[in-house]
Amino acid sequence: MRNDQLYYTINDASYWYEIHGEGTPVLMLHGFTGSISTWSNFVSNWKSEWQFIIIDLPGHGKTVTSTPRSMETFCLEMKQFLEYLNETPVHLVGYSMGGRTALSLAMLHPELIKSLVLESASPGLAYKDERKCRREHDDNLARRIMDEGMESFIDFWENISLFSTQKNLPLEKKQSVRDERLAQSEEGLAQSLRYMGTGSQPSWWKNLSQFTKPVLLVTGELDEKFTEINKRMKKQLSLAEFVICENAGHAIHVEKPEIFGKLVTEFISMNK
Ligand SMILES: C=C(O[C@H]1C=C[C@H](C(=O)CCC(=O)O)[C@@H](C(=O)O)[C@@H]1O)C(=O)O
Repeated sequence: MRNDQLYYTINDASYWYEIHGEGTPVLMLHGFTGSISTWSNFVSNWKSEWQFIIIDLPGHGKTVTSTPRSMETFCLEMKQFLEYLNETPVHLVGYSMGGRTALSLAMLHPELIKSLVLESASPGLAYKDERKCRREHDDNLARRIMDEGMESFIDFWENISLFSTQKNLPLEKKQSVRDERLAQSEEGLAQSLRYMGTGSQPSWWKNLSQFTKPVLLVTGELDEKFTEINKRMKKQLSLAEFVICENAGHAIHVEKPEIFGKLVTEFISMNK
């Protein structure tokens, strides 16, 4: 049973990653304010069947980059990382920002991907003016983080409407999500928003229909915004499976971990 915890250093970046389990490799990418810890329960439940490769994205966890990472640069470095591990092709699972990143990796380097699971993700923003507006929004948010500090930002962030369904979670689970967010750095989150944010990445809307690998789209029924985005994605990804989880919000892996685990493992098992 493999259990590595290491840095992968490339250019001026040191990516912290863990590998747990044996068998077919599954690369898992967390969301904004998250880290490797996002997947702890999922990995411990399923590592007997799969080899999970989990990594801290730029600006998060223990990963350190001397200069900011664009989505394209990060994806190129992930290509080199997976080739270094000699673990290609991989099943790729991404949540929210990690889903945008997983989709970018799949669009830019499809040869690396065996299958793709996108939890509450988007392909970016289709129009130039949308992206410009979102970059300004995310730059303001980044400035707020630097001006007000982590506790103030996380107080704000965990109360945005997108996460309203998490208020019904048991206190212990809410605290665990909050602690993971608070463990991030102001500089890291600000950099993530400014360089890998929704408005900074390329739009993949026009590329989706050319993607031929198996795709599972997952959203929460109570997350209307991302469910609508994924309904549009499904029209482009005609062969994709699209599951809308009942009575769940944005973070299905937090709110419905058993359902999420079953969905993902059954999907990647069918596409081994
Ligand atoms: C609030 C919006 O955008 C953010 C929502 C989700 C993304 C994310 O990764 C959140 C993960 C979490 O906090 O649990 C994040 C991103 O993709 O970078 C977005 O900034 C929105 O309404 O679009």
